Amino acid sequence: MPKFSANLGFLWPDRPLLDRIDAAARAGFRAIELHWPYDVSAEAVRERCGRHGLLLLGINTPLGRVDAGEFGLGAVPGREADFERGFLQALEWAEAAGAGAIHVMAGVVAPERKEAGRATLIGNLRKAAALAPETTLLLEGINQRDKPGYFYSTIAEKADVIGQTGAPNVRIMFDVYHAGVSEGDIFRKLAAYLPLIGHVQIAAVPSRAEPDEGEIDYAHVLAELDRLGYRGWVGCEYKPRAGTDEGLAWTRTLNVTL
Ligand SMILES: O=C(O)C(=O)[C@H](O)CO
Ligand SMILES: [Mg+2]
Repeated sequence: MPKFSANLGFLWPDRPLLDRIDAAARAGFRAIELHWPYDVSAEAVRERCGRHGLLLLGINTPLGRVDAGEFGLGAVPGREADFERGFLQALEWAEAAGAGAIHVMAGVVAPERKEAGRATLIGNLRKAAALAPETTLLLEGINQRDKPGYFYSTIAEKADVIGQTGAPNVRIMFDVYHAGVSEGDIFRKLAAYLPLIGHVQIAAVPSRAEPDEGEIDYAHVLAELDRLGYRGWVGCEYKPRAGTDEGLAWTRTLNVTL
């Protein structure tokens, strides 16, 4: 059975971040991952994780100008300097908090700028990977229904960018929810891209709720990850239908030990 981490961007949304860390530990998780924790001190997060013996896996790069529709800057032509500033902020926070991975958000790019966006992303990633050789940089596709215009939605596009970047510390964040909404054929893609996968995330399709409903049978997905020999973490990045603690009943349904 894979190891599970609590995504505290979505779980226990009713309380402040440090209390969410306590809740994750109480629920039995051994690791957590965050989205954009920048308004909380990295040292406080490190201390709270240490208190519970929790591993902090990763965070996301800053989004940029959210009011202008930005959702990351990695592939946005003309914003390279802002991307680098944001990446360095993420790296500094991650190192101070003890996180080993940074999800480099590609961002929203107009279709006619797609080629320029690809070159921008590859250039930005080469620099970022060299600046942070000890950190895993994760690339995630986001489905077009949730984020129209996001730079990529398929696993193949990320693998292609990783190949072009040529850095050993850039890996795929295989979010089964986004892959399910965007393209399906999950088992074949897990097998094909396994050597490039640095992290997996799960949520029901199409609801993005607990992974015990909808069109993806997560008992089979988790068994397949085992069968393939995946040794990384599986992030529980779902939006609880109601209370997060009650929602963890899915672990019993699926025979999962946190
Ligand atoms: O939305 C997701 O799936 C993520 O993993 C990002 O971290 C936030 O967009
Ligand atoms: Mg995700």
